[in-house]
Amino acid sequence: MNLVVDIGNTSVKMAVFQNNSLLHKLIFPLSDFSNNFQKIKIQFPEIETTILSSVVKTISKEKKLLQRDTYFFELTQALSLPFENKYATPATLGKDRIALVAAAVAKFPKKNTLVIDAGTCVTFDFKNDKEEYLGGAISPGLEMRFKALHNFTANLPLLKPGENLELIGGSTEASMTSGVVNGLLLEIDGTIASYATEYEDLTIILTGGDAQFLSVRLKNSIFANSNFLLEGLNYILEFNKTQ
Ligand SMILES: Nc1ncnc2c1ncn2[C@@H]1O[C@H](COP(=O)(O)OP(=O)(O)O)[C@@H](O)[C@H]1O
Ligand SMILES: CC(C)(COP(=O)(O)O)[C@@H](O)C(=O)NCCC(=O)O
Repeated sequence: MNLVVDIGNTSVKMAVFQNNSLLHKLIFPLSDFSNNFQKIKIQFPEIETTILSSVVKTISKEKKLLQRDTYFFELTQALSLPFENKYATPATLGKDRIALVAAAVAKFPKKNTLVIDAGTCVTFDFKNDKEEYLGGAISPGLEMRFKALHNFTANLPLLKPGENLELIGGSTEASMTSGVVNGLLLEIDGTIASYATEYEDLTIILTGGDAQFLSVRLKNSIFANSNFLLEGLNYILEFNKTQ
């Protein structure tokens, strides 16, 4: 059994895989890491191997826990990857983005694939039909956009995305929601359209904490898979175990 751990800027995702099937998944803040790790170990004593992907800086405590109790892999450039990385600055490429591209290779081999991860940030990652990773884009996430409007102005409240979405916002709240939510939807639809003009037969996948909220509101009908990154991590783990 494998334990895969994705530490993002908002939350930790932890999942147990057996024979490439996801058996169990937890999402929690980094401060609850130790509790959740102990719980999952008790529930799944068969866990032998762990892989960790992190995009946050201070995780030495969490790493020690995983290293102490399991055969431990950390996603770094030293691991073998199932694609050719053409990013000009591979050393600074987010580990989460590496896992997303690995998932794209596993699920859509030899297909031009655009992965959109709507988490703390919205990332776009593209791999072509030759399994080359070319890069993509990094943009503020949904919550970050609302926080930015509040934090960098004197008068704007802190909002969360709600059900009501107008094009012509008729109040402060509706105007902010229109700007943030419609703005992000248009950005995603527009980015997809730009990739689609350059790459025929484009496969698109949407994942991350805001994937469900966005997918039902997008013009493009995109398959949303909230486990895509975890599946990519498990694929990298299996790929490296057998090397
Ligand atoms: N219950 C929730 N708690 C925190 N964030 C949430 C929740 N529901 C939706 N979100 C959204 O999900 C985003 C975080 O997504 P996630 O994929 O966990 O990010 P990351 O991988 O960067 O940690 C937040 O920025 C927020 O917009
Ligand atoms: C862009 C990110 C902050 C996204 O993090 P997330 O929203 O998933 O928490 C992360 O992938 C990162 O720190 N990247 C480093 C820069 C790069 O990928 O080029």
